[in-house]
Amino acid sequence: MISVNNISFSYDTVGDTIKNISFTLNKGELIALLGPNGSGKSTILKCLNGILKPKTGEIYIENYNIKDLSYKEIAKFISIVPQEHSAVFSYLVIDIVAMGITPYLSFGRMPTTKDYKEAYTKLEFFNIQHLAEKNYNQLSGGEKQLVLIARALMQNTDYLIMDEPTSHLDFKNQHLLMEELKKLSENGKGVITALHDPNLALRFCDRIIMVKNGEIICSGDKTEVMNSQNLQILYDVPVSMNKVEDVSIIYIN
Ligand SMILES: Nc1ncnc2c1ncn2[C@@H]1O[C@H](COP(=O)(O)OP(=O)(O)OP(=O)(O)O)[C@@H](O)[C@H]1O
Repeated sequence: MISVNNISFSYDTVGDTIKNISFTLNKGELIALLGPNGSGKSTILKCLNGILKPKTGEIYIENYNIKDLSYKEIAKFISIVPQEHSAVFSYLVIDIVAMGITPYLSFGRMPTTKDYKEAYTKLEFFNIQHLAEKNYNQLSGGEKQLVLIARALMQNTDYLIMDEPTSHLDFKNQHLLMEELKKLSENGKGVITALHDPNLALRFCDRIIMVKNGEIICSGDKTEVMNSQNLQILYDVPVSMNKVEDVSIIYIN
């Protein structure tokens, strides 16, 4: 379990960017983090994988305080798909994906031929194997996103953190990715993902955390918290929820 206990963080001295954030992420569940632009979702996720250090509060991964773990140790528990990423050097796509196993390699060791085969199957899953030998920095936004997701799957950790992984993906790939995240959670992984589309959260996720102005305004099972009233408060717009052929659809009035 990852346990977030009352954390606050600030980028500067003027007020807290996130305040009193508490929740748990269990293996076997898929959580959606919903909230308006700038509400603090990425900041929460960056605290969760050790990139940012909370000003107050504690984060435990299993029974380890995150403060006591190195980046390499954290990477054995958690893989992350960031919102944006540019490789500083020009790596091939297949190398970027194979690098997913780096936390398991001893110093100076490189991924093996078997690892590269595995990396290739990850590309095949998203039907982007034709990109294997391309320079990562020359890919489209959506292609880059798929490559980073493939790398995270290659890392094969118990927990996955995704920051708006669907933002650059086409209609089909958004669905494919959400189905894969659901499958991963059903197979025992703990997944938390920031999302901008409440419909994807409603359809695929188990639990929802709503964040506004750096605070959790409500969280719980999707059947309890995904309603037009909460979404209206979250996004400051009139929201309706209706069933179309047995599927609930959320839309702005
Ligand atoms: N490196 C930084 N330095 C200073 N302020 C920052 C930094 N990164 C983010 N912020 C500010 O912190 C607040 C929360 O940003 P964050 O990226 O966590 O929001 P978000 O909910 O992920 O937004 P979005 O949905 O637009 O990606 C915003 O007001 C943002 O301007």
